[in-house]
Amino acid sequence: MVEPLRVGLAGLGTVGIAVLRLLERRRADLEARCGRPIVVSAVSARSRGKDRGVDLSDVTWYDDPADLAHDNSIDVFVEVIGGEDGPARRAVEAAIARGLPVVTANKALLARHGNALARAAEAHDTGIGIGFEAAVAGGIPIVRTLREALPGNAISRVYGILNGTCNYILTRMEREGLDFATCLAEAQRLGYAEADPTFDIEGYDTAHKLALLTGLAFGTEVDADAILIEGISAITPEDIAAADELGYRIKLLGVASRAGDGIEQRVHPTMVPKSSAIARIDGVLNAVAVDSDALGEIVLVGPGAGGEATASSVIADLMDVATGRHIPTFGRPASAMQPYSAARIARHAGGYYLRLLIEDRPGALATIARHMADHGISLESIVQRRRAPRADAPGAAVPSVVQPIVLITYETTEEAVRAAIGAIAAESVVAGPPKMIRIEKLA
Ligand SMILES: NC(=O)C1=CN([C@@H]2O[C@H](COP(=O)(O)OP(=O)(O)OC[C@H]3O[C@@H](n4cnc5c(N)ncnc54)[C@H](OP(=O)(O)O)[C@@H]3O)[C@@H](O)[C@H]2O)C=CC1
Ligand SMILES: N[C@@H](CCO)C(=O)O
Repeated sequence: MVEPLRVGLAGLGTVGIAVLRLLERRRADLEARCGRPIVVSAVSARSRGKDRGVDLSDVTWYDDPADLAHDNSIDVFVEVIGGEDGPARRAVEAAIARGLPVVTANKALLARHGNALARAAEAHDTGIGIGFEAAVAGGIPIVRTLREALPGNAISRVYGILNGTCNYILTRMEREGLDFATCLAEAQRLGYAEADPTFDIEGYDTAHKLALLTGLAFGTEVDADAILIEGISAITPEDIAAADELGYRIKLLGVASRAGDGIEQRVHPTMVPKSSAIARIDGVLNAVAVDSDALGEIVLVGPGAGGEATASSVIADLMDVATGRHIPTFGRPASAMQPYSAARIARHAGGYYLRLLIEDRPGALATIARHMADHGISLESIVQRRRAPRADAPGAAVPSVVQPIVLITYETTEEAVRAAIGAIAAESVVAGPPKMIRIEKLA
């Protein structure tokens, strides 16, 4: 009789329940592929009494996921709880300390502690890495693509739409004119958002995933603290409309690239040309593009969030464990990862979108243009939008009028743009802080 692979499943929320259901639905084929049944034999979650719509009568229940990690009958520990510390970290550390293989969907945990956890896991005789396909871009198999399919390539850039919640919000705001809060509530209802959706909309979730992609792509230690992070909460319908008029769409991108003698990691709302592949990725879909010397650019597209999509990736990692495939966590031994060396973000070169409210009087536009020229910035286009009554001057004897101006720059540096914005913001003709969105050069 063939021994089954006994899974200890910590977390029975959106992802955990989907893992249970998918393992059941795909049971026969999975067994045929790996030569043994894969069964969930023990679980952990907070509320034992909660109706989860699945039969848990045959599995052992643990209130504490660390106790589950100590269960001698399990062969692999799956963590789908979430959070960079707390119960998820304690349980994963306990499983690794015992030499148990670990599969996790928890990018926050790995972005913060991935280097140490990988070293600890690989220090065992078995040298087993941590499976984390589900932690980056949901159902897209980008981790195994970088880890196993591309070692023949020197990678120069990896970038993409890495957060389903943000892409879903931006798509619906653009297509249906819905407000931000309505779209976010719907993403939460659909199970896409993190327990604390601030992680999604302020860019931290994308940053966690980008940090892992950087480690995989460049063989450097994971360093989430080195990432420039801006979220989408300040994006307005006016920005989306202006981008559309100028031939762009706004996407939250994570970008890691070689620059000078270091690596640049950025997460921010980005203007992407409508003609680019990435501009056509809508809703909860994610896309990850990899630029390399031998292959050129490849783009992987698929659902970036949601129970089933994520469970698909968890099961791919479980198959590795069931068949005894031992792959280091980041595609090379943890001890061989190079220290991360950050490129100076001030030297980042690219185009920029600026939106300003300026007073409608002679010389105002010339003042803006002068500051741009003073900082060596050439303008590709200037769009003067319709006049709007000035909101900050109620009751003025002669109401002043402000008008939105949108500028698109040719390639310049972050340093130059920030300095120009500082000088422009100090001018009395400018009402409110200028809005800046970076433009990514894409094929
Ligand atoms: N949802 C998605 O689309 C995706 C999620 N992920 C990641 O997967 C992980 C899980 O996400 P998701 O399923 O959405 O999260 P949920 O919030 O839906 O589920 C979390 C689960 O963890 C359990 N849990 C929380 N705290 C404890 C604790 N102290 N002890 C034991 N169990 C606990 C909860 O128990 P209870 O049910 O009793 O409250 C719940 O079952 C996260 O790391 C997330 O980032 C990755 C890709 C996609
Ligand atoms: N909250 C995440 C889940 C997938 O990692 C997202 O929206 O992409």
